[in-house]
Order: sequence, then structure tokens, then C-alpha cells
Amino acid sequence: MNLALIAHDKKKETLIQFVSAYKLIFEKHNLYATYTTGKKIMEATGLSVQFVKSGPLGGDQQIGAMIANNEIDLVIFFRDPLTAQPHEPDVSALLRLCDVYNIPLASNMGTAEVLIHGLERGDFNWRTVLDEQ
Ligand SMILES: O=C(CO)COP(=O)(O)O
Repeated sequence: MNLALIAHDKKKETLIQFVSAYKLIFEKHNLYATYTTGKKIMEATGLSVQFVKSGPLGGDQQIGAMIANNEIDLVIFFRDPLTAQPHEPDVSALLRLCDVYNIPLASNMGTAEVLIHGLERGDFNWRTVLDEQ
């Protein structure tokens, strides 16, 4: 499956720890990430990650476009709810597209824990059925 990984600056360390903890699951999937997040994950875990641009430079919109094209199956986006983001409209647009296309989205570690176990268990295999249509 194609997974999108994104974290705002104050949440990047949390996402790195999360991906490291579940590396054995993440390595079975195609990982896409906004630039800074992806670079840090790759350096910390050695996992192969495909980058889009950094979030403030349009990366969230690129991930959104991938969602609209049915190219992303699950999004883990650790948002920082306590810091204003200059590209907040892009963030909202990405979250909106997840809802438009029923893409599973974790915006914090609590939900990400549930999604990652569901992913491993095959709970999202319905996505591959959609891909074949
Ligand atoms: O800003 C982001 C998401 O809105 C993330 O972008 P970076 O991964 O480039 O820091």
C-alpha cells in the first residue's frame, strides 16, 4: 500500500520514533512524505521514502493531489495543534481530501497506533479492491 507520512516540526521526532518502532511493518509498503519529514525518517530508519516538496512549499497539496488520483491508501499526519502554520489552508485541504475519498487518516499517535495494527492485520485491503476498479 502507499502510505503518506507527514509531521509538523514539533511532531517530527514523535513520527520518527513511531516509524522506527514499526519499521518491520512500514518496510512492506511504499512510503511517501513531505520533504523534511521524509528526509529525517530516511536518515533515522534507513527506510526508502519518496519525497514530495516540503509542506510550506506545496508538499501537502502534492499529497492531496495523489489522494485525488487514488495513489495514497493511508495518511499519517502528526499535526502540531499549538503552532500556527503559514500554509494552514494547504493542511486543511489535505485533511478535507482524506474525507472526500475515505482515506484513513491519523493526525496523532493515538490513532496512528490503531491504524498501523489495522494495516498489518489487513483491515485496509478493501483499498486494493478499489485500486483494481
Ligand atoms: O509542513 C508540513 C506539513 O504541513 C510538513 O512539511 P515538511 O515535512 O517539509 O516539514
